[in-house]
Amino acid sequence: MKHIVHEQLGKTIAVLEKVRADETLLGVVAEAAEVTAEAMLKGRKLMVAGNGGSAADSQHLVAEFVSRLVKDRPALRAIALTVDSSILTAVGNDYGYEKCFERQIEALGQQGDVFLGISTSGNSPNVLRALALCRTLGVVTIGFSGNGGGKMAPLCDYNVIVPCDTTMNIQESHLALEHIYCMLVERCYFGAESTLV
Ligand SMILES: O=C(CO)[C@@H](O)[C@H](O)[C@H](O)[C@H](O)COP(=O)(O)O
Ligand SMILES: [Zn+2]
Repeated sequence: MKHIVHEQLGKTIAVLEKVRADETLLGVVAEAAEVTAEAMLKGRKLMVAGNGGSAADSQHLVAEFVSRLVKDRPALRAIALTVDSSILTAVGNDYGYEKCFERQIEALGQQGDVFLGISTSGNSPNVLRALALCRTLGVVTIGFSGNGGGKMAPLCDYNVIVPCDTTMNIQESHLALEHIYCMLVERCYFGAESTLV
């Protein structure tokens, strides 16, 4: 069994190395952070959603914005669309699960906001529908995906596609990139000084 642990960690590291070598991807993460900080500086907000492990990512990332990541600073305006079980069950039950994020964007989304959709396949219908609605509302769209980007690729203004087709490894890279994205937004918003140790 121990050799499997070693082998799997090797896969995690190999995917992260591929991500680090992908200059286009690195540039997109930096641009996505800049546009998010600009939106927040104008009083707009970040909305985040995904399914399963990516729902956990959505909540994790939003917690960094609302609490803090590396800077001791005021709260930043962000919300995860994965946390309200009453909304998720009502919309899922009455309209269909594929509308559970779209409906919340209909309620909350304003022109100039940012939506970050996370899907390792790039094909989850509820994420696709949310991205499509954002396009009509003038909400900036960021996608974190894998598997070549899937169907969400054409719906994303900023497209972070992890070069991998294994869900768990894509998720591991997503988490690393989500932390860096949040760190960069903090830097753009508040400046590079006063970083926590
Ligand atoms: O965490 C994992 C697998 O590592 C699962 O919960 C996974 O997130 C779920 O199967 C999701 O439904 C997958 O959706 P997506 O990433 O393709 O949009
Ligand atoms: Zn998982």
